[in-house]
Amino acid sequence: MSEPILSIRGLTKTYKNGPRALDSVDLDIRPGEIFALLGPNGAGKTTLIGAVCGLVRPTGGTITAFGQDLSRDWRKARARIGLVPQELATDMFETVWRAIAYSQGLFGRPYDPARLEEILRSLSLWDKKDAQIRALSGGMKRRVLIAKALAHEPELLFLDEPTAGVDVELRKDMWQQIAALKERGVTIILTTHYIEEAEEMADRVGIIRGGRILMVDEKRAMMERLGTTEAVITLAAPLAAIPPALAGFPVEIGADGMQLIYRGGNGQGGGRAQVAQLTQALTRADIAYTSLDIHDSSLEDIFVGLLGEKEAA
Ligand SMILES: Nc1ncnc2c1ncn2[C@@H]1O[C@H](COP(=O)(O)OP(=O)(O)OP(=O)(O)O)[C@@H](O)[C@H]1O
Repeated sequence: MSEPILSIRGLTKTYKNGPRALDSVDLDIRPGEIFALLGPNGAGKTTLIGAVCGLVRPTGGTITAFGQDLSRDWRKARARIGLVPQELATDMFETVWRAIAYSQGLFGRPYDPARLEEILRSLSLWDKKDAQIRALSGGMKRRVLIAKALAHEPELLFLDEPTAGVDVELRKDMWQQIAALKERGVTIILTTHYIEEAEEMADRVGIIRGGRILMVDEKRAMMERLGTTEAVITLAAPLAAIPPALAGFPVEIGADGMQLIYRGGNGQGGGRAQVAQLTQALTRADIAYTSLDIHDSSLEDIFVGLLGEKEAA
């Protein structure tokens, strides 16, 4: 496997008079991936991003980006990192064009109007280039944030809640923009409250709570490993009890005997394969059915379940 583009070891942050926002976090980010960091409010997501981007001074631990220790050679590595923050911290009276031209120069890139034009067009902001930022809608302001982050051509891009509070259409649009960046080889780390966003976009998912990383895995593997499957089989004729042929399957009878409800694969995956075995067992036992509805739990179900479990622990 290639070297991680970002490697975090033992990262700790305790705010003055505040909580321990990060507690010995270890994390490796692979080049070219989209990594989604999921966690409830106050989990430490923004602090983690801030530590990498030089906005938060860590209490302990190391951050290596592009093979360079950030505490030693911060500026060189920082120039290759982009940040789309949650809030617009830019002069509201500035025009869109001037704001992104400023960002381009911030890390030593030469002024390149052709590149700026390309960025603005790709984000449908070209018409607004001379508008003052304060006059833009909330969604357009978010696009300006992305344009600013892209202006210095980062290889590693952080998006902190990129679609919080934007409408569904704009959210889909932003997902496309993010996918296009990945196509161009940009490595992306996004934090999100919308689990659907992680489900749609991420290659890997990390779950953070109370400043600790609870789990990091390939999204698909996580869904497979922790997911559950539910199947509702509608029968041609009612059953009074579970027939012996189905003993051993996690099924119960519903809808006055007209349905068999399967819930399985708990935490081990394989639910769908077991449903296939169940239907074969039905056929062998001459039990006719008219429909089969099968549903796998989403990343959201997994996330909520996992946090609930840790809460109880
Ligand atoms: N500047 C600060 N001074 C003191 N405490 C802080 C500061 N910034 C964050 N915190 C605290 O550190 C913890 C982690 O906050 P952080 O903003 O990193 O969480 P988050 O996961 O980004 O949350 P959200 O999803 O709400 O944005 C919280 O308890 C928060 O109150």
